[in-house]
Amino acid sequence: MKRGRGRTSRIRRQKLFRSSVSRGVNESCKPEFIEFKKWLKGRKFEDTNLIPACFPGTGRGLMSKTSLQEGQMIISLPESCLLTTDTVIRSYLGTYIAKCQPPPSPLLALCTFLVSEKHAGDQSLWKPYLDILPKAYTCPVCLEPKVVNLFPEPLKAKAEEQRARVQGFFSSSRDFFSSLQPLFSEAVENIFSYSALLWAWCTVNTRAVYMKHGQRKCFSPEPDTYALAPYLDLLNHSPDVQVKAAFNEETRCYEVRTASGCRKHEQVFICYGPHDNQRLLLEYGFVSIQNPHACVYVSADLLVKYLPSTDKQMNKKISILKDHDFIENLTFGWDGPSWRLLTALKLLCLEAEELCMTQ
Ligand SMILES: C[S@@+](CC[C@H](N)C(=O)[O-])C[C@H]1O[C@@H](n2cnc3c(N)ncnc32)[C@H](O)[C@@H]1O
Repeated sequence: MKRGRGRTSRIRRQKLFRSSVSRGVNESCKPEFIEFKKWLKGRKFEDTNLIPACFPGTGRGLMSKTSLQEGQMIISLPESCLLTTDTVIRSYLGTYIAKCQPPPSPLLALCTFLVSEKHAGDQSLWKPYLDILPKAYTCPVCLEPKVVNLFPEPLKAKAEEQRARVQGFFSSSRDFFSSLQPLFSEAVENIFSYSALLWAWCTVNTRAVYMKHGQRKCFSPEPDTYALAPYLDLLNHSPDVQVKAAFNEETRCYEVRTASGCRKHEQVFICYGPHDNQRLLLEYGFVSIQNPHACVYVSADLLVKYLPSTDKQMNKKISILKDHDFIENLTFGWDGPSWRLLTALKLLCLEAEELCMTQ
């Protein structure tokens, strides 16, 4: 067929290209989604706007069935679908949490519930939701050390910090897990293994939405701000969209409204925050191409390497930066060096007399 050169052909070609890039493959007929939909319906949630689909580039997400207007509600998820610390307290774990000294954190309570329910298999009331959760994650804490070693230095340091944090979380939770032994016929060490807790930690950290709960005595004082929101947590991130998302106390639903419209059969995105790619990788295990918040992190070692080695005040300057929390998060963005990086550089470039005057 002769390739058209006119305006109409060009627009048609652009449309075809756009839809082949952004159009997803409908996944709603997969058995796990059929069960999940029934489960949501049983909890009073039925969606008319969106369907699960797999998209090139971003993987599984939600596709619009109709065009969505600016300001339109995209999801209104009833409280009965949310998994929060309230769910955990009301469950068989509640009495064990109340007895536990020192009290577990809200995050530990949620992770314990996820691991325990996963272990319960067919017996779990949450099975249809658990079945659609990822089996594995790509956050740096899940990557092999030889992969983490390939990261740029500042990211590598953060990834190692994250690994140490999760390992500390696991070892400090062992006594709590032991206290749960009466609930299980199998040894708790086998159920609440490091890999099981890591899976639950990544589930909460990559998928939970923000929902503030008041402080309760049965938990340690860390903020209780997580809610797992089944279905809503299938929405992928785009830095270019704006949404309003919050729990509505009147309707008792977690509601998401889009501030940007969306065409029929396109992927519906939400924005997880104005995050650069380092933060997206650390917190969610992916990076966003064409991210307007993308930046390059510059380590203090790199800065020092390119400053005069004869500067006798260098160690003093570095310790001033450390004391004032100016040694990390020094970045170059699309607009050039950040204010933090410029400030750190100004201090590092001061002459000896100027440095004295600043103190
Ligand atoms: C809240 S879940 C979104 C649904 C998820 N894609 C799924 O299949 O369950 C967040 C996770 O989705 C993936 N994700 C979200 N936005 C993405 C994007 N723009 N590109 C690639 N992966 C993305 C990341 O793995 C992230 O940890």
